Amino acid sequence: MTLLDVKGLTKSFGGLTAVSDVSLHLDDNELVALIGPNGAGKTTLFNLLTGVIVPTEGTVTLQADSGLEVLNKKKPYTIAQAGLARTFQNIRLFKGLSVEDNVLIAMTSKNKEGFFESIFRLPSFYKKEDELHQQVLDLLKIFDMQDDADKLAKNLPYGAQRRLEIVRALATKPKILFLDEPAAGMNPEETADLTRLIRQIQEEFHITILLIEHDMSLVMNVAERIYVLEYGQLIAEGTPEEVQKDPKVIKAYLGGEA
Ligand SMILES: Nc1ncnc2c1ncn2[C@@H]1O[C@H](COP(=O)(O)OP(=O)(O)OP(=O)(O)O)[C@@H](O)[C@H]1O
Repeated sequence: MTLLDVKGLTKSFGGLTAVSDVSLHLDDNELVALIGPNGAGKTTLFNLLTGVIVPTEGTVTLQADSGLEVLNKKKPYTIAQAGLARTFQNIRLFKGLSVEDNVLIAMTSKNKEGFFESIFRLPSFYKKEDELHQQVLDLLKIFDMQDDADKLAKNLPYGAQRRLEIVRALATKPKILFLDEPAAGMNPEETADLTRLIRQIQEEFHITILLIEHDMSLVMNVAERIYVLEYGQLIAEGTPEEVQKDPKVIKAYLGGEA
């Protein structure tokens, strides 16, 4: 079933069309990669899908529990509420907070209720606090980070900080997880760990993942389907095997003849 349907998405910055008439779909529980040379428009497309920027044209429709929900022109907060979570190219943790608090903030970001309970410190507040604490620890445990719960985010090694970003995005219980270059800056060992982690997320959470990544071994290892962008336009779509053989893709990456 199609979960996210994107039609004719376009974004112009002045004279530059960074994303041009892109149509794509993400199905239930699939792992899709978005690749393309530097400046192809991948991050702009992510920013459009998650409401960070507003499209010049086009529609983004989510199959929500309540029916079809049009997401373009909605605010990032509303889009996150609808079930789209993301990580960024550059780590954006609350570096001065503990690992547990980073996850807790994400977990509670969807709940507006509990305001009075927390202000007046009602017994139900403490009960909820205990439950949330346990939920955070359970989530950290899945990613082998339970022993890091009290550490400050900034004191984690680089690979673990990236992992925490993913855990934090998962804490919002998304339907779709967007990962923007999760392996950027990682050493080969950290990248191998990340590859395992991405597979594990799919198995445990049964969600859809869209991944931007330059590390081709990671992409070819985990993606079921790949979209290729060049100069803002989709030039290919298919399985890793199909895309690797596609003359347009080879030309885009190597600059050779199509
Ligand atoms: N806010 C902006 N204003 C003007 N131009 C922009 C803006 N954001 C992106 N661009 C331009 O849009 C094009 C696509 O950029 P984008 O960052 O989406 O590419 P990318 O595929 O993610 O690149 P990379 O792989 O290097 O991260 C680039 O030419 C970029 O300079």
